[in-house]
Amino acid sequence: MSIAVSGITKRFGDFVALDDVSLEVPTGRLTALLGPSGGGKSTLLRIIAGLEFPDTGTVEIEGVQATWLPPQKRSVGFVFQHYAAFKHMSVFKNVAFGLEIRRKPKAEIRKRVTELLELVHLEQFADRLPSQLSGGQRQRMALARALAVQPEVLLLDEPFGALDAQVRKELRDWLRNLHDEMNVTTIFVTHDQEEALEVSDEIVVINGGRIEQVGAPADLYDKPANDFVMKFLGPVTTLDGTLIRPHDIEVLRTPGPDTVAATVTRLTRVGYEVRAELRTANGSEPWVQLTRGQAEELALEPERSVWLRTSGAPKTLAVS
Ligand SMILES: Nc1ncnc2c1ncn2[C@@H]1O[C@H](COP(=O)(O)OP(=O)(O)OP(=O)(O)O)[C@@H](O)[C@H]1O
Repeated sequence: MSIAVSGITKRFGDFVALDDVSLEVPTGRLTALLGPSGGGKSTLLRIIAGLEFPDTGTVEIEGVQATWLPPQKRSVGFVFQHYAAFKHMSVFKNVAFGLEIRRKPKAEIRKRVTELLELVHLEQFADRLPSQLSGGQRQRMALARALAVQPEVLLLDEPFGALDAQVRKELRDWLRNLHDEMNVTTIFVTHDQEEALEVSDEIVVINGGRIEQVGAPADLYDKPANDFVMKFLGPVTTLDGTLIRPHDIEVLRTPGPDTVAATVTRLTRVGYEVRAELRTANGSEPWVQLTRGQAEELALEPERSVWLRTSGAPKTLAVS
């Protein structure tokens, strides 16, 4: 077990940012802390990093009681969204910084920094200043710097948050590959469910200072523990009081066992997908996600009568 967080509570004044949170992160995993803004993700990460201390509870890192240790004694590396590079230092010097303050021999520093710059694909930019890099390159430099001191745990707080969608996507794939190569236990904070589903081995859903669910991406998507997790991880709609994913409703031209009669009210094409809005006899107004081919085969058009059936899919009873 790499990180064991146990019974952590953190208050800011009267506000409870974390409420009795316990979590175990196995060695070598890539774990996402996922949840809405203000839910407590960063606070938990900062407590693991040693940048913040809990009111109650403990943090163990690789079997060492770390709750009250300062960050530099925890064998953690971290990268934040707005990474503060040393502006006057070259990329090489920025990455070498942690090794230099640890007074490592010059030859060792040169070797390690060269390896790291290759790893993050910045070898040709070693002599540039951070201001001469793109945002994505700067975040890769930040990761190289965090990895330089060979941390046992890497903590990333929305590391790609400030970048545009295309670069984010590239860095996500890159982080996944890097992790597979290095196997450093990594925890990253994100509020982007697609990012968490795509990159991580395990997702911890955090909301209102509490953990809602922990599991592999597919488990969370297919077997959400509650409405909150289901809504947060993907699109949902309501069919006769049941919360369901819109791609898990089948549309049929004829009635059959367990079908519900409905009328098409509106069709919207979004790229390759067609969204059909419907109204059932009970007044329920679900929407269904179809491919263009399916919509054409069914000859869907407004006012058409169809029948709906839920395919063996995740659903929870809607609260409202
Ligand atoms: N130093 C602080 N003083 C007072 N309140 C704080 C402090 N740090 C965090 N909070 C509050 O604690 C709550 C949790 O904040 P936190 O940053 O952990 O959330 P988050 O899930 O990471 O959100 P985001 O995605 O917006 O960063 C928020 O309501 C925040 O305002």
